[in-house]
Amino acid sequence: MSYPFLKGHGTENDFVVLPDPDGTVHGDLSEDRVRALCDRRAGIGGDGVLRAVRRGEGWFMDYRNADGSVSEMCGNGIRVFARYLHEREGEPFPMEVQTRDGTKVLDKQGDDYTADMGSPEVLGETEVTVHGASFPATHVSMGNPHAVVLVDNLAEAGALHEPPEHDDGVFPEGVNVEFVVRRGEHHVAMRVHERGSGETRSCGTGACAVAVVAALADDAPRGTAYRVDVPGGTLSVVWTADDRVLLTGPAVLVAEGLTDL
Ligand SMILES: N[C@@H](CCC[C@H](N)C(=O)O)C(=O)O
Repeated sequence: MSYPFLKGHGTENDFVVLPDPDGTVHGDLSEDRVRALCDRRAGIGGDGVLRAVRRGEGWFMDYRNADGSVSEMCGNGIRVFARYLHEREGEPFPMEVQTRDGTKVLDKQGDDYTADMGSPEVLGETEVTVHGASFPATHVSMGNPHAVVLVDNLAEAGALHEPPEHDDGVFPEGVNVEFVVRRGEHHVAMRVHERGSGETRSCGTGACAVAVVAALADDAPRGTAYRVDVPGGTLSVVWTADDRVLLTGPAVLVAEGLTDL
């Protein structure tokens, strides 16, 4: 049995989109099927899957990591999801998308898409360890868990083939880890090891967590725009006076077809 799919990315954080309006096609989306779809050699390839399910008057983004695990939110994925809904399902902007982290509002200006990611939670200091070296980190929740590590050089983290070690008491469900350097005023660059997907070219929720930590360290006024460079491009993050984090960046659809995976 073949099913429609699309392939897209946001700053090269890439996804398989599975249209499933009435929830019957992929209602049984198993971890094995997600892994098969995301496999870069035997499948379509992706850092995750975005299943599009109608819910009430709107749409639910059922996000899965490449290893089949579920996450609450995906900041790059939700922009790709919004573009898919606009171009293929006729949804107008601004639009609401339901996620496991509540309803998010998305808008479009030119080629850029902005997601209102809601309020960040800064939950204290912790530590992560890579290749035997420990780094102080700030625990930030953007609906999903992040550990933000400020470093002098992005190479300090070395190869990120394995998940950084973390405190299971702080992150019982695992954690996304961002390594960040300063590039200039309100300008940072990051690498990320994503829970469930490994090192990726970008992470939208990670960029938000990083901008929040940088803004706190800088004592920057709310509303300051941070440029966050990722290996796959550039994102912009604004933490507003009313405690919303606005994530802006591209969303690209590159292919569509049928799969029997
Ligand atoms: N790439 C995403 C985050 C995807 C979920 C993450 N790996 C997790 O498990 O929380 C983004 O752009 O935010």
